[in-house]
Amino acid sequence: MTGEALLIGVDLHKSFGPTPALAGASVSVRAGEVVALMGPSGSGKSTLLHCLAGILRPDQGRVHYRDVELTGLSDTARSALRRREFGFVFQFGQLVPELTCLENVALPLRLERVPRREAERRATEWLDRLEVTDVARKRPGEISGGQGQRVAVARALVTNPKVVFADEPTGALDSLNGERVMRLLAESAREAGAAVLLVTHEPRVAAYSDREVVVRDGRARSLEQVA
Ligand SMILES: Nc1ncnc2c1ncn2[C@@H]1O[C@H](COP(=O)(O)OP(=O)(O)OP(=O)(O)O)[C@@H](O)[C@H]1O
Repeated sequence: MTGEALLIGVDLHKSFGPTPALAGASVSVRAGEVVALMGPSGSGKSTLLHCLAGILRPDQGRVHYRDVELTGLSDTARSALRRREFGFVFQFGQLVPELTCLENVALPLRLERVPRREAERRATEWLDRLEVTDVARKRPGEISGGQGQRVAVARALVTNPKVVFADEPTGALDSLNGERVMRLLAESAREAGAAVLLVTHEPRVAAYSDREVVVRDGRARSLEQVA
């Protein structure tokens, strides 16, 4: 094992009413590594990702990001840390339909008050990197699902995050486009030094990760621990 543990979740529990989604899940992510959360439907993968990203607060257990205990922060402080340090890609891109693809990618920088010209310059670089330069002036409704996910990956990486959280980023794509998006996500994140925590059902997508963690009945264990 090399590299510093950047993000650590310890003994996480989370229930939705009577339904236990997490029942003592622990997982850690080192700087720069790509980790795939795998496991059956309903096993708690998305809930685990959302707790580690500080979107959901676990009922029990702690999440540490570097020297900060995420679970101890106020909602406002957690949101600020998320904007500064994390990037997100979801199954259906979740691009803003009224904005062009270029404006969508520039948006996280504009929210951090980066001047428009500089934000659009950086956004253009990321669209180039993700091989979707040609959609810059189009709106999300005018492009394909695969192009949309590549734009979403560009938007997640444009702020130079330390961790990218990706929940089924290829789930709505055919296998060829899915693999292409995953390859670009893994390569771009590695070049940028960002870690990726990804939820996927597909072994071909998980194959781009450095490590797989199996989630079952709300508990997680790393394959390297059981190998
Ligand atoms: N917001 C919610 N409200 C109520 N129950 C929820 C909520 N989110 C998740 N659950 C329940 O928690 C359990 C774990 O769900 P979760 O989405 O984390 O699993 P998953 O492994 O990501 O599933 P899938 O692979 O099908 O997306 C399931 O029983 C689910 O129905």
